[in-house]
Amino acid sequence: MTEGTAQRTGAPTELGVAVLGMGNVGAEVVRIITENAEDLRARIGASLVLRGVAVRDLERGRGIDRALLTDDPAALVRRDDVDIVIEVLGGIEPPRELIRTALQQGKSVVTANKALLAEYTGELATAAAEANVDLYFEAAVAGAIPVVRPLMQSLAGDKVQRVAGIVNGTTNFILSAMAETGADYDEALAEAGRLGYAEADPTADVEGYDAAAKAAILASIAFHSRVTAADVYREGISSVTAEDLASAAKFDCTVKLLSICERVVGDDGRERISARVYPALIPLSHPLATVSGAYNAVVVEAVDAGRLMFYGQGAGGAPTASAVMGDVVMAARNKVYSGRGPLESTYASLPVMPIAQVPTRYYVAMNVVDRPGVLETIAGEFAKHGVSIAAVRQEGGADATRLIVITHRAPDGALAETVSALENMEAVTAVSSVLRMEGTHE
Ligand SMILES: NC(=O)C1=CN([C@@H]2O[C@H](COP(=O)(O)OP(=O)(O)OC[C@H]3O[C@@H](n4cnc5c(N)ncnc54)[C@H](O)[C@@H]3O)[C@@H](O)[C@H]2O)C=CC1
Ligand SMILES: N[C@@H](CC=O)C(=O)O
Ligand code: NA
Repeated sequence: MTEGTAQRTGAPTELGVAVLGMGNVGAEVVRIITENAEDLRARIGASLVLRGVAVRDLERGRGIDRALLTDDPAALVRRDDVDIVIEVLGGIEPPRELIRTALQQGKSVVTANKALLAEYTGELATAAAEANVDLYFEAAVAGAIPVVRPLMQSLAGDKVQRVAGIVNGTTNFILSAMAETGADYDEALAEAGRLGYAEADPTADVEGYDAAAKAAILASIAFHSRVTAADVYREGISSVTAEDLASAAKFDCTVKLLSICERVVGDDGRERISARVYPALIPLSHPLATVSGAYNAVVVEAVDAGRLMFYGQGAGGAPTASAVMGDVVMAARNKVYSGRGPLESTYASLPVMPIAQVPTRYYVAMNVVDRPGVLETIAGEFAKHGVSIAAVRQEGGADATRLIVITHRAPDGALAETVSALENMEAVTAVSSVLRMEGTHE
């Protein structure tokens, strides 16, 4: 069957599209709608017609018909001839209000806004369900990489156990540059901004908020529960140093900002969700270790499917616009053929496990006084907290010694208490770095 030939009687021959925001992503969305118009029409069975583009500055030249530009996104969303709204503004308000209005008025919405979804998917999905329209957000997690749709649709008959990986392009770009070329942290961050990877406020990237928002979205979908950003334990990369990367290399490891969502069984035998984001050492032999630059990768483990890996460009205007446009085609086809995409699924309602109970491994770097017996005293502190040591490396200095300890797996709370105790020991002059270690089974 040729796409578009089975159109129902009375189906629209054109669909009005409003684009909210013409930044890194919005500009590429507009370009694709314009350049690929013929192919999109054939795939959808109706033409996509750009009704307007909401921008802040009407005077700035943007290479499109100026009559399409408006600085009133609310009026654009309400237009009767708009069927699909693409929100690529970023931030919570006004996108939340604009999307809710669009949905209530029977328009389908495609958004790349993870910060918004990690907080308000519930209310927006309800508005979409009530109006029988679509809310699609593939671009919100890992840019171009199809991961939302595989989890929501392809794996809908399986039981997902774990979704873990690198879902922030900016931090991966910075860490890769620091590890591979010894680049300076601030320079690498500025370059990520220039390349269109970083958020408008890059604190969201470097402090892990963006990755945590994505983890909340992934955990909600994978485990059929509602997980918000506040449920995700979060640490960013701003305290990762060149020294950490160098000593990780000595353990045949590198450092990556990981987002980990998994089912864990509590002491009471009940299943819970652990959702967490932190920089961690992973072995150089681990598949995620070779993911560099703004590339992302997500590893999904499901009971029957086994292990699946998704890899590709996680940030940048064109890659993200590709994911947006995939959703636009889905939403448009649904308008033409009277279909609709999957509804939000939260029936399992699994609770979230606090980080203190989650088993993790630590890498602790500290400066210790150079004196006989210090190593034993420090090892004793780990033992006191029930934490066993997997490896120790001692690096000498004139009057101080740098000691690096890698532990076996223990409840995160016990590891954190051990670090607090170390900080108060007379033999330890400073705990200079605490990272977790993942990708091993010890
Ligand atoms: N850049 C990337 O690699 C990715 C971005 N995203 C998400 O896509 C969205 C857009 O990101 P970017 O295009 O990178 O951001 P951007 O900052 O480059 O673009 C946003 C544009 O919206 C405009 N804008 C903001 N508020 C407005 C308002 N009230 N009225 C009119 N215009 C307004 C800004 O002036 C700006 O031009 C964000 O939610 C972001 O998190 C998602 C995946 C990847
Ligand atoms: N700032 C984000 C953009 C994509 O989601 C990132 O760096 O990954
Ligand atoms: Na994606």
